[in-house]
Amino acid sequence: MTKCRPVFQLDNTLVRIAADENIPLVDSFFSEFGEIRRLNGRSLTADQLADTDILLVRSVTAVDETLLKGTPVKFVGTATIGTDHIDLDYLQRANIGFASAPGCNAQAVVDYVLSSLSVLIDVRGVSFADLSVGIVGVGNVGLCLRRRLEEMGVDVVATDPFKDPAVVGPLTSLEEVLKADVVSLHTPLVNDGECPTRHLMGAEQLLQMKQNACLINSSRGAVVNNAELLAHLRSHNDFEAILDVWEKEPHLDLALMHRCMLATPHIAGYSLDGKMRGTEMIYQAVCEYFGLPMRRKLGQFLPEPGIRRVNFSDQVPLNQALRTAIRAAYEVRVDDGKMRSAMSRAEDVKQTFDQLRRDYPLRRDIPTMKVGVPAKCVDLQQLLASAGFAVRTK
Ligand SMILES: NC(=O)C1=CN([C@@H]2O[C@H](COP(=O)(O)OP(=O)(O)OC[C@H]3O[C@@H](n4cnc5c(N)ncnc54)[C@H](O)[C@@H]3O)[C@@H](O)[C@H]2O)C=CC1
Ligand SMILES: O=C(O)C(=O)[C@H](O)COP(=O)(O)O
Repeated sequence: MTKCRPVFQLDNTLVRIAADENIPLVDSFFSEFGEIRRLNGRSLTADQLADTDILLVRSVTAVDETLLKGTPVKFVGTATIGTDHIDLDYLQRANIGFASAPGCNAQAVVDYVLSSLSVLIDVRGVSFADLSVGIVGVGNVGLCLRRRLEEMGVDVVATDPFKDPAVVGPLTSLEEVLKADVVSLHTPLVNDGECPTRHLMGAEQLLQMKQNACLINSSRGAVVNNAELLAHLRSHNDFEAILDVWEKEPHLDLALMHRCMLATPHIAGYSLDGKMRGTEMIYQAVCEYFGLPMRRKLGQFLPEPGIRRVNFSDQVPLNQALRTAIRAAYEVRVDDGKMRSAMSRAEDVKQTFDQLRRDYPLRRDIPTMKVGVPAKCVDLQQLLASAGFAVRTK
């Protein structure tokens, strides 16, 4: 095992960092604090942490007593929104500091849902305003999605047992939400307590949905009972599923993948902006925890977006412009196609799943994309702004 050379000393405590190799900008943010070891998060072991003070992970590392007991780790940061891979009770008991990155890639997930909905409306020959969308979980992702869709003229219903309607807008029961044309899941994965979400969607809930409804899951795979979803899809030809997350990932049920309208390898949150924001958030948390100066800012490192501007004429119909802008920002069908193609050749499904994620060409968030609209097309300006685009009049 390579030992990392501690070069930073604070109150006689050496700060040594081990980080998942898939966290971007770790060197840019953390290098002044010490040498950094980059490790494979999926196969991380306690032995590899024998000389680590700060551990930086992503969602693929189970951080618990087995991994940390007997190591000198004093702080764990996960550059993700979800925290279901972390045993928070153990960290508290062991007096180990912790930070996640709430909301870091919420915009990317919203963009994924918008792109997926734009494919669905193409397939069904309808427009956004013809759809009703039910949102389960109105946190950072669900609330941003709700606001975007409502401003785009979509009829939205939402449920969340822990939120105040005065803050997030009207809420209703899960049963009511299941009556929508599309149901999009945005809860954390919770195994126990008052409102567990493991298998929140199973055969019973799927039967409450419309025969031709569409279920979108970009939360965690196990929020949906995947076996019961596949059975439902097999017995309901008009029912559609759009899945980014899978119950046993990186293992993938290929039969389920084949029956999905869109299937992607847990990349809904994979924008450059979202991933880099995640790194910045755990950097800020480390600085606060150890009383270190915060010298780095995300703006120093974010490049200009590749597509800088898409222009529309005054001839283009509103819905077509909206769909074109969304798909120019993010085309979910490309990711779907890559996964199907890679899986058709895969010798090892798990390895292929991880490889697709590791080699993912990070996209940019919709708000980084400028759209040019004629000054007189006020409706189009409003519609594109409501979807999050940076509208410029020309
Ligand atoms: N596919 C991907 O790449 C990504 C997936 N995620 C997943 O999305 C989840 C949601 O993200 P955020 O909105 O940022 O989290 P958040 O914590 O801001 O919001 C989650 C919301 O779900 C609500 N909730 C909890 N239990 C519920 C239940 N039984 N029914 C309805 N609502 C319930 C909570 O009250 C909260 O408002 C994350 O926990 C993560 O697992 C997040 C980022 C990327
Ligand atoms: O932030 C979250 O929560 C996510 O689901 C991440 O986008 C997952 O990315 P990895 O941590 O698995 O790379």
